[in-house]
Amino acid sequence: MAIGREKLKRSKRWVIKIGSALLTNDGQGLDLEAISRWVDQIAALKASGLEVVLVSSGSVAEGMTRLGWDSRPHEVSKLQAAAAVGQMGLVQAYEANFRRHETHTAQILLTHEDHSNRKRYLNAQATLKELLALGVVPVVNENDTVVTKEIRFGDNDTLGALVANLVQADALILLTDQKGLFTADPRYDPGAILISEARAGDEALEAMAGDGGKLGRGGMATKVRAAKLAARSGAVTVIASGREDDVLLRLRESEQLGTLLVPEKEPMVARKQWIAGHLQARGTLVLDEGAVKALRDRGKSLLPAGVRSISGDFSRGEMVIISDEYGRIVARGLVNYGVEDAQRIMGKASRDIESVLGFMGEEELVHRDNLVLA
Ligand SMILES: Nc1ncnc2c1ncn2[C@@H]1O[C@H](COP(=O)(O)OP(=O)(O)O)[C@@H](O)[C@H]1O
Ligand SMILES: N[C@@H](CCC(=O)OP(=O)(O)O)C(=O)O
Repeated sequence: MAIGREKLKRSKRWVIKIGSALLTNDGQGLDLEAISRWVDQIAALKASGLEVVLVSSGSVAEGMTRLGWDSRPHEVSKLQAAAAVGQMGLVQAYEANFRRHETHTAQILLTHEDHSNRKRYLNAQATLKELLALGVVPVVNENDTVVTKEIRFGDNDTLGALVANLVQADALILLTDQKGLFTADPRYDPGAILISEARAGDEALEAMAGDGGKLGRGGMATKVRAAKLAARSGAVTVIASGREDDVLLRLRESEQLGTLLVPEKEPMVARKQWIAGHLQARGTLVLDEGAVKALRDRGKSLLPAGVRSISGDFSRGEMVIISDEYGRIVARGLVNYGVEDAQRIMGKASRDIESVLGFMGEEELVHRDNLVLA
């Protein structure tokens, strides 16, 4: 299975998640020196052509320090307040460090619901992809002001996996305070052995993975589950120690560090099933011959110009069937416009979208990344 590690060298897009256990000096605010080292590595990765989305915890820990609290509060509203205060310090630290590399950062606060709501999903996806295209490093955290469940469990691993699905990352890198997943929690079992490679979703892993420390609380259990979620869109997951020198650069060179969790299915197959499993199709777009060829033979997105007729009742973000003029299914995909807008721009050039609708959304009716050929 060395192929999995080899893929890290060739991959184009990573989601890197840095956990609470690692970001803080024993709960005393943020470890600014460590942040500066990770940022240097990410800048080097970017320079080598890799796109990176950063998912960073640490807002609660930093907020606690700023507010002068020594122990993690139990009341959810206090946790939320600490997260809101600490998030300022967190983004400040990343912004200042990336500025040394003349790289812009962007703050993105998401909730799990943003991933299950179709419209918000596409909105978040469009923003993240635009930021990546602009060379910006998005810094993502949970929007703790508007959720309670996630902050109680302190789990950004799931968020990392959902973001990996959202941007169709090749890899999800979970940096934590242990060298990887061990056969048992090494805090309690000194004889535990590091697992170098396994299959994401292997149930045996769940039995080995325990919960986390006093700050980061999801532990390995949420990391193992995150790997399974990331595998849905074909991403490999690596669990590794953020304290290891040049860990990110060495992973990029396919060095055998940490635990690699490989999807059971090939990325294309996994992605296909993942998109197809999203929802029931709500409508049909019938294409002209040129558009069918563009999709099938040239790997293009579907533009409004190539659509001849539309049926069904769908909203932005829902699944539609894409067929040729003889009713043969060509593809399935998540549509960028609701049925009324889609009907108005059908057959038109993308440059006319704004004058027809009064606003400019995406130029594609269905983006290639959200489309699977039949
Ligand atoms: N099988 C295991 N292998 C390694 N670490 C484990 C295992 N089971 C539980 N853990 C614990 O998980 C912790 C990391 O999770 P957590 O504290 O949530 O970190 P983070 O904030 O980085 O997400 C480790 O400090 C470790 O004690
Ligand atoms: N969103 C919060 C809690 C997230 C959290 O701690 O997650 P994790 O790093 O997975 O243990 C924070 O940034 O502190």
